[in-house]
Amino acid sequence: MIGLYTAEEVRAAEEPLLATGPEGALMQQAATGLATVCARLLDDVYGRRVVLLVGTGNNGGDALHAGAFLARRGARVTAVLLDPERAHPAGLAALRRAGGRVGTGADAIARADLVLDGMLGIGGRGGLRPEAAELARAAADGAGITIAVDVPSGVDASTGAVDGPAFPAMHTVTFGAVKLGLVVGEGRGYAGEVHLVDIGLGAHLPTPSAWRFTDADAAARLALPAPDDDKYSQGVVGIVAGSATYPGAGVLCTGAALRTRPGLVRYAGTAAGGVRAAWPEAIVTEGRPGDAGRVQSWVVGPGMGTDDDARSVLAEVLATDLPVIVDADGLTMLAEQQDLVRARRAATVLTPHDREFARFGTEPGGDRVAAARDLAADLGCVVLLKGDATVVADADGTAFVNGTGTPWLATAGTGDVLSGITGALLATGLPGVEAAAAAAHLHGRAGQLAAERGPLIAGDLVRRLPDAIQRVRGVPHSGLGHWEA
Ligand SMILES: NC(=O)C1=CN([C@@H]2O[C@H](COP(=O)(O)OP(=O)(O)OC[C@H]3O[C@@H](n4cnc5c(N)ncnc54)[C@H](O)[C@@H]3O)[C@@H](O)[C@H]2O)[C@@H](O)CC1
Ligand SMILES: [K+]
Repeated sequence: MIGLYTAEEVRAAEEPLLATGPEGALMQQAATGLATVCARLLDDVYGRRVVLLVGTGNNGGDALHAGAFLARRGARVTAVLLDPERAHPAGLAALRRAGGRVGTGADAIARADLVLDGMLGIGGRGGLRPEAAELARAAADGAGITIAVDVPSGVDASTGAVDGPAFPAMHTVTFGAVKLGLVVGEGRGYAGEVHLVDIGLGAHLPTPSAWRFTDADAAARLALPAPDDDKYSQGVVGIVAGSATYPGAGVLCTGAALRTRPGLVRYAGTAAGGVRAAWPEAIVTEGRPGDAGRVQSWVVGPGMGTDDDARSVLAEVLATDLPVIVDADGLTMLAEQQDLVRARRAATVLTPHDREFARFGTEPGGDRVAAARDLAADLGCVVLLKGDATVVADADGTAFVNGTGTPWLATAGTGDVLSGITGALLATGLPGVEAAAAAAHLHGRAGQLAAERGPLIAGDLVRRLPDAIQRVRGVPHSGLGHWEA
């Protein structure tokens, strides 16, 4: 798992190194790593125009030292100082010695091959002031590569919240540990590709605030069939989704559960005809959940409607002592009867998008990890808050931020697929928070595979799930695309 840290956690880890190491050593390490990434992205450094946006803190110091490095390699480096009296003295001296100069704003940015944002780092508080906002805008309008030092200025490094304008980075070179704000919420959109530079914080870092799954983490949670397994011992999922008028959600959800490979999938509900036609492998009843036969987990909600029948079916499922994942219409009803969750002892996973989340009382706001954590703690369940980077939080505060996916996933029915995957993983006996995090990871990978062939529809996710599972497990498969870890 990859640890994700707040600014405070990183600061605390830096302290012992700053106290014992030679003055400026940590910054030299950071700036060298930063300059190395810049040089790689520029390809040829000689003669290239580099503009440094320099604030008053150590973040500006990093930018100035990296600028000095690039100037020594022949780049034409101009530093734009937000407050000339307070720019990092050693960094500024190093830049001048290397032949860099101090200049002014927008014109230089328009001509730059690379703009380095050293305005605010983890010491930044609140939004960008007007002059800084103006420079960020000029960088966005320019043709040069934009690189943020440690964190894009204007982004809260700990939460990903953005208050007003922020620096639009194509790349962020971050030091010592991946900051939470680079991978979640609005911050993720400003950070671009994140590069981590090791500055030796390792042993000093605390347990991180949140985690990100790797492929190996997801694979470790996919139980493979053993020789002595039968269809019942591998997990049996029950699905309550879709309706006679709208069978689609039932079909997608059931298909996703089947393709995630539990031993058996049962369906109970009014979309029975459509589900039976699409998936002869499923065991289907028109009746109530209690008529479906034994299961080890339930998926309830997608497309089931919100009438009185639906309400009583939801209550019946939540009254069992089995793990349950609730989505869509199920969430709409649950928001009005939250005690149905609080009363449960078995795992409950709620998978709201922002509007569904808000029905439980508060908008997610800028700090999405905190929002998911708070609702999970309040209800005593797992909350999977969907988004560009989906957040999964447990009642005890354990949190995951998903790192897979593609904007193409923003299409009808993809949520039904996520529900089916989550239900299948719950049926194998995984703790709710791990089932949800692994499901989000797998769903994103299936989306990436499907998107390689162009615009995707939800059914493509179901079709590509077996490939995604094999790829996550590291099983070579010719003809599948390539993705970064
Ligand atoms: N501590 C260290 O030795 C190291 C620090 N590093 C760098 O240093 C950064 C942290 O440095 P700092 O603690 O100096 O903090 P910053 O460089 O983030 O900036 C703090 C300065 O900006 C001002 N400021 C805060 N919010 C502002 C706003 N909205 N508008 C205008 N000014 C604002 C503060 O008054 C302060 O002067 C890291 O992000 C990283 O880039 C790295 O070089 C690694 C080593
Ligand atoms: K910055």
